[in-house]
Amino acid sequence: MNSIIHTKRIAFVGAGSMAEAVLRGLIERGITTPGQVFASNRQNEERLQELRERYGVEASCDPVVKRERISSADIVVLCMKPKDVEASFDELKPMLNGSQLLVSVIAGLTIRKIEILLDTQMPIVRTMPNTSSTIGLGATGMSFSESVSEEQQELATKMFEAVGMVTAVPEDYLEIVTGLSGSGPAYVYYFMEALIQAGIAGGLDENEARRLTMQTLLGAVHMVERTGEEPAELRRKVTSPNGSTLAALQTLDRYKFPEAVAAAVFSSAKRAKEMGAEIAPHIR
Ligand SMILES: NC(=O)C1=CN([C@@H]2O[C@H](COP(=O)(O)OP(=O)(O)OC[C@H]3O[C@@H](n4cnc5c(N)ncnc54)[C@H](OP(=O)(O)O)[C@@H]3O)[C@@H](O)[C@H]2O)C=CC1
Ligand SMILES: O=C(O)[C@@H]1CCC=N1
Repeated sequence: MNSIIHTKRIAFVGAGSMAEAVLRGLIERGITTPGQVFASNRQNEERLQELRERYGVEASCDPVVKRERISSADIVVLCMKPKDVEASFDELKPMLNGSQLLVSVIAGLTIRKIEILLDTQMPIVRTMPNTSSTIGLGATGMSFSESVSEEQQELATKMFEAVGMVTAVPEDYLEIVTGLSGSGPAYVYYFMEALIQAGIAGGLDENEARRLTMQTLLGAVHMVERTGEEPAELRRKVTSPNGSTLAALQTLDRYKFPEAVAAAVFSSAKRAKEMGAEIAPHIR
């Protein structure tokens, strides 16, 4: 068990997919115990029951319990949607203090805005994780407010390394991280859906098409990892002169595949910035 984290009490504010991804990763990898974790939401008791049953954590939306658990937590993780930030922060403000570490996973919300909205100079770690944290294979970009100490940087890094890889970036780059790896799993699933559908359209049964698709992606990712070769070089090795792969790649180019992917990444980044700007728009 990791010595820096295992004594810390962690309170999640927001109990949706991202909170579950991180808390599940932390618990299943033995980085923290269920007893150290508290999860809360606005009102969805059924969802809290689900988290209690699945992970053995304490979970409540009772205002008195919330106040007690959040104000006594060492790490408070903000996991609500951007649209719910303002209402949630109003409730949260009196529960926070300078000895806690605040971690945000909220897309687009800047450290400066968090400081202004919560009227605090407490240490803040702004992150952009992804849902693969659920199985310990997340990719998280992270930036720190000026008041985050080296020890707290290490703590936050360890927390997210427990659920995957972490890269620290200047805050301005967190939007592009959102476009690449935050939203990225969705593009990969979309690509998988398209491959499966193409296989089915070509006559394969769904299960076969699904298994072939999964193994193809898994194999390709491991090839990049294990051979250390660039994706472009590995692509060339699949592509025989005048062969079937070349025909396929030319078709993808006709549909402007690389441009489409780049445009998707930048659209996500742009939208993340907009979502941040839409939160308390009077603050610039
Ligand atoms: N999903 C993803 O892949 C990623 C998401 N993110 C970020 O994570 C954040 C959460 O996203 P996600 O988990 O998908 O969202 P979900 O909709 O799954 O969960 C949002 C949670 O916030 C809770 N909530 C809403 N209002 C309040 C409030 N006032 N006080 C306490 N809790 C509240 C909701 O509770 P209730 O149900 O009771 O309303 C719900 O549990 C977003 O800001 C998103 O930008 C970042 C990286 C990746
Ligand atoms: O779609 C969203 O807004 C969030 C941020 C990154 C992934 N999901």
